[in-house]
Amino acid sequence: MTGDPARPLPVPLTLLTGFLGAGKTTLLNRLLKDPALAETVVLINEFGEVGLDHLMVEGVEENMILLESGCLCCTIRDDLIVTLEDLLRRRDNGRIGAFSRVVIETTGLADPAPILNVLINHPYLAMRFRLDGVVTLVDAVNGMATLDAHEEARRQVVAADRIVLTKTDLAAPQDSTALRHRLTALNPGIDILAPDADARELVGAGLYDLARRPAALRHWLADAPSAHGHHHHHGHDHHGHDHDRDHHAHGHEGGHDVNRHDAAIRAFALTAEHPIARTTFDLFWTLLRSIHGPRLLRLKGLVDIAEQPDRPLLVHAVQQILHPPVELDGWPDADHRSRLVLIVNDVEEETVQRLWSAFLGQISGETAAARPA
Ligand SMILES: Nc1nc2c(ncn2[C@@H]2O[C@H](COP(=O)(O)OP(=O)(O)OP(=O)(O)O)[C@@H](O)[C@H]2O)c(=O)[nH]1
Repeated sequence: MTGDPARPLPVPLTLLTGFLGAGKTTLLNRLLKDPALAETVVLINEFGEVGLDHLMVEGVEENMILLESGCLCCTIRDDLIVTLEDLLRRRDNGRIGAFSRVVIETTGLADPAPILNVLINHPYLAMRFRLDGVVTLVDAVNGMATLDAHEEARRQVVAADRIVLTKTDLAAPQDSTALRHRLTALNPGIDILAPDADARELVGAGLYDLARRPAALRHWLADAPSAHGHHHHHGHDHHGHDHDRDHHAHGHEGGHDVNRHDAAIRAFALTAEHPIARTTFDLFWTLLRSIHGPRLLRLKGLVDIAEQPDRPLLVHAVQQILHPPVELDGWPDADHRSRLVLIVNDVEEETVQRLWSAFLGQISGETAAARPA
């Protein structure tokens, strides 16, 4: 920690994680408006080919970098290493302005262990970046069921040095209390904060101290792919477009069991070239949820509503929560087509695509409705 120009001070880095739809982007948007986070570079990792998250983070276009989507075990790890190295190179030779902090928003399906392994153990990156916090968001409505069903969600909680409990406004108080107990059992002594906590409490509160985290985390880190070597046993194409399915085909190689999600969880997008009447969209949305229920882990999208072409509808659903749709003041980018991203557990994409086409009037409704499951 000297002023030696040959040894620049490490850049503080925060990992923002939490299961699908827990409220990461919402929190990030608030934090980025805070002066404490001025000059922040945001790295966003999205699951699935058609991401929308980067459109929903406001006002930092020039300082936002998308990490390649796909399976976390290796794609993101390698991509993260390259991205962070490149970021430093560009800063060191003046191609981008100074930045004082990096925030990585992971996908909701991320196992934090391989990412932490890079940040803590990579010989070069661990010197140039200083991990100052792992902030995990847990949604008070879905949290308990999510922790029961998803190992990744439990790992996110165990890895945290701060937890933010979101959506307590939608949950029964006794459910939030039970969830708090569960979180504390998984990660004893953890600070559980509200989503409106001060930015400084959430980011930049010190140095992430692995020794103070549950012992399980250190075991996972020891098992996670190494921070510097490339591992060869998967052999799938990191630049292809079908990582999740690819990984499914390969099974659980490598002895780490954290890629389980790939077996049944997948992401796909629905798009439409033409505007949709509001009632048609509402019917589709309702029917989709009634057919597939809890197997729809996450739905989000921008919809071009015929009656209001300049005011796209932003829609969100997270497992059992249907968030109220929001009319935006304008489109976030030049693409004005309707785009919905779905992350589903054990739902056939084709069934959903057919239903969508039926609602768009592209095939007969009867054909689609006859084969709902
Ligand atoms: N009522 C309520 N809604 C919230 C809260 N936090 C987030 N939301 C809503 O939850 C939905 C999902 O929020 P996001 O911020 O997109 O969640 P995310 O974790 O970034 O989602 P993924 O990136 O898909 O995993 C949105 O409709 C938010 O408005 C909260 O504390 N209370």
